[in-house]
Amino acid sequence: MDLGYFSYPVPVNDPVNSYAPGTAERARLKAALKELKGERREIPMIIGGKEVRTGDLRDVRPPHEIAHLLGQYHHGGTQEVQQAVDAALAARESWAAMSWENRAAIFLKAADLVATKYRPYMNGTTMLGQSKNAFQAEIDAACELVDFLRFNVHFLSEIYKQQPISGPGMHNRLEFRPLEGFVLAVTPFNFTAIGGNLPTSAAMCGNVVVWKCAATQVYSAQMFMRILMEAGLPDGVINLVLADGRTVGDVCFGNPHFAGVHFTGSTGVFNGMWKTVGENMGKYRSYPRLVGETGGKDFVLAHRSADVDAVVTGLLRGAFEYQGQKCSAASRCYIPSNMADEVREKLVAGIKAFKMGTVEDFSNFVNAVIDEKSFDSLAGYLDQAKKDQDVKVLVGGGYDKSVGYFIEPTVLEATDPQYRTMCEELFGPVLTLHVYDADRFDEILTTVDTTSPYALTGAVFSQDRAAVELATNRLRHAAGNFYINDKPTGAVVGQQPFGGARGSGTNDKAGSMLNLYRWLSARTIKETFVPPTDYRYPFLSEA
Ligand SMILES: NC(=O)c1ccc[n+]([C@@H]2O[C@H](COP(=O)([O-])OP(=O)(O)OC[C@H]3O[C@@H](n4cnc5c(N)ncnc54)[C@H](O)[C@@H]3O)[C@@H](O)[C@H]2O)c1
Ligand SMILES: N[C@@H](CCC=O)C(=O)O
Repeated sequence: MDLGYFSYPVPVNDPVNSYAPGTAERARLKAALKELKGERREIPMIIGGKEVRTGDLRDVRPPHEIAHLLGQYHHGGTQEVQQAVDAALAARESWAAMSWENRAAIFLKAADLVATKYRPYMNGTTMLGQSKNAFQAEIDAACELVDFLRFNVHFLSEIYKQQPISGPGMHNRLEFRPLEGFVLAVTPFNFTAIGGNLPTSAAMCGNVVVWKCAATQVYSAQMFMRILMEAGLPDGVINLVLADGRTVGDVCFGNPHFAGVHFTGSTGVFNGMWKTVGENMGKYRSYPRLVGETGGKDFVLAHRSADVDAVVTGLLRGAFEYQGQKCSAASRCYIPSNMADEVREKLVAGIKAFKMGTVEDFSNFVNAVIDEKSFDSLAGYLDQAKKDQDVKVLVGGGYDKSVGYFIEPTVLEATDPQYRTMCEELFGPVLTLHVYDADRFDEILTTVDTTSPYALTGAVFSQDRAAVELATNRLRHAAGNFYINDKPTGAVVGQQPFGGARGSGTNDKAGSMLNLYRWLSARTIKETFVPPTDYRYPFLSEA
């Protein structure tokens, strides 16, 4: 029953805590890390609001300290995924019927729980499970997650207000219905906030969801799932399954009630999903919504007029924060010949000053990469680079997995701008630099635009306005998030809606209204107050 039009003010971004020595937040976070390390958490799936255990236990270990066991999760199979689909469909009607005010209150409460009571635990599980330092965890598992929840409530309220005009004698309206079926959310390891956003943005719109998180993000995902339940999310609205991607795909994409997938991860996996759904067309009740934010090969392009210190800082942070495991991370850079020596020297000095190690030592800027598969792949690229003629290791190049999956922050210099590490997504702390003739800016713009199949993020550094304008125009389709004199990472919800096109995804801009439209199916209703009772046009009666 609606007894008023309720409004939601524009939220402000959740403030970032500093965790500086002596602060209360630092003490709380350290205590949470100690508590989490002292327990062995048993992690069930959550299906239909119930804890589901299979006894098929998989270890959860910090990537930077693989000898330590944080806990074990129950791995599911076809039966549990099917159970999750059934639980979602059973919850569908009552969830879609709940008023917006009450749906919104659940997500706003979850945001407050993350921002306050559970902040150290969302950060702590992210730090330990995904090897993120305190600052990187804070901007992800606390601030960005809170922002997604609060801003999406605001955006959806704005969408609900968008109504058509009505001519005389009628009332026209738009209902923003949820999709007819269930949504599958498949989430990546690298951002706890993305893990939280993909299922909740669809659920907020009145949809029911099967959520499959990455095996390497289970530890923080279960923490958020518990928070959603404490916030009052009804049973079955979001069902967390801990199963292989293929098993989840086979069950969900084969179901006639499959209504859409909200995916973030690699381009190859999303392409596979699209193909499977295509092959299944005819099976589904509606055309499924396919939303996928995928890989990147993000660039930094310096113009001859750029401020060298700004370029170097943009590279140090943009390429190496969270070990380069951001889809937005700078991984190829184009440096003009007039400043190449100075950039090399400052970049190498900056990297040599990084400290690498565990997340519990807050002075470490760099931690471990996510798992052995990623470690081995990165080590392979580094070994190859050491052998190749037209590439030089400027700094780093080492690796060691005896204690954790540590890859040294590395800068390669390639004379060939098409060298493989200038084109392929590596997803680790490896930056490749190419020096171009400072007088040939126009040519390098073409190279930047055509080198990789991706178009996610990119940055241009220049103090010359004409060069900024030229780059902005020529690189229009090379990046969905384009930065001028800033690093290409760190988009903030409500400020820089995030996503890219080409091989980087469907560009449905997470953290914006555009994304929410994908989880809604509008119904137009026209009501005529005094319907006509004679079919004849007035001129017919003249005859
Ligand atoms: N564009 C963006 O907004 C964005 C954001 C974060 C990460 N990413 C991308 O994600 C990748 C890194 O994350 P990742 O390693 O977790 O990606 P991934 O593609 O390996 O895994 C993503 C999710 O898909 C699941 N999955 C894997 N194979 C599957 C299959 N055959 N069927 C169904 N599901 C399957 C995984 O278990 C995981 O939950 C990088 O390519 C990065 O660029 C993109
Ligand atoms: N939104 C994040 C990237 C998410 C992908 O990994 C950023 O802008 O750095």
